[in-house]
Amino acid sequence: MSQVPSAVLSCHNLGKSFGRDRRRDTVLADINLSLQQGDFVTILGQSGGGKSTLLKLMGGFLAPSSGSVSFHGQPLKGITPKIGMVFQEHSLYPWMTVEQNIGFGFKVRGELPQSYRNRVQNMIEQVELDDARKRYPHQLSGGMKQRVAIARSLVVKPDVLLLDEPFSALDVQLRRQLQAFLLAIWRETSTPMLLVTHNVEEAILLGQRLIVVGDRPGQIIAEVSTAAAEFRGRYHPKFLKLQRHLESVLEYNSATADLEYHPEETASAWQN
Ligand SMILES: Nc1ncnc2c1ncn2[C@@H]1O[C@H](COP(=O)(O)OP(=O)(O)OP(=O)(O)O)[C@@H](O)[C@H]1O
Repeated sequence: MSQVPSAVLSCHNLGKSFGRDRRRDTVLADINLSLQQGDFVTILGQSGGGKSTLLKLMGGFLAPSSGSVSFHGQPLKGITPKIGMVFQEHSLYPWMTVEQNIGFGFKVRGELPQSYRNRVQNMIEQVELDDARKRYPHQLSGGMKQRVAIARSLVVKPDVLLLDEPFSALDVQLRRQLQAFLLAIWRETSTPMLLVTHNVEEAILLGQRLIVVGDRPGQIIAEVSTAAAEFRGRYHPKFLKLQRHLESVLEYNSATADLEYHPEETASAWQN
């Protein structure tokens, strides 16, 4: 699965330890995954299990202790604007307005404002922040800030977008609105997305493919397709069944924790 030629971003036997004791300090081990054009993959794991570390490795923010990360088939050597990243807590520049924050990626590349003004304006409209374009981050709600952060990453047309618990600081209502917003953007742009979350419902709802990373060391312990229409409705029986199954997988750190779960019963739904 890792060496898919058309993969935009992939990793092969990826591992990370933060100390000298390999056994005790290994956070991630032997992770293989690949992201292709149009993919939306969600990574589900316990808090502290290594999800952010995985995303930082995939984004070139951290160097692997073992294995490798490839971007368009070449070894990833560090951060690149072609890999967009949205963090858990909005990381906007407080002294910049909404439009300045969104245009920042062009500015650091040395582009003149007149060359990117329209692209920024279009993006502001897409994320429905037209009335707030001159406002500063402290004048925005949490949901608006996260929309600015997503817009800022997308406006430079990254080849892939990595999202680290982007909605976890928001209340349920806002979280649901932004989930729908992110899905709409993904459908419109086909930008491959890799989103990590500890929220089971979010992981099923958003992705086309769901990967569970187990605890210490973090390894892939389960993988399911969530592309079928049933998984877009949070009250569908198949959705609820998968949700319960994944909750036991997380709790017991084992793919076979839920003895009542029989994937073949839902196989037809998963093959879409
Ligand atoms: N730079 C670092 N140095 C040492 N240990 C680190 C470093 N970064 C992360 N860790 C450790 O790696 C483990 C995984 O951290 P990580 O932030 O990846 O988990 P997470 O699954 O994203 O957690 P959460 O859901 O709570 O954000 C933790 O035990 C953390 O203490």
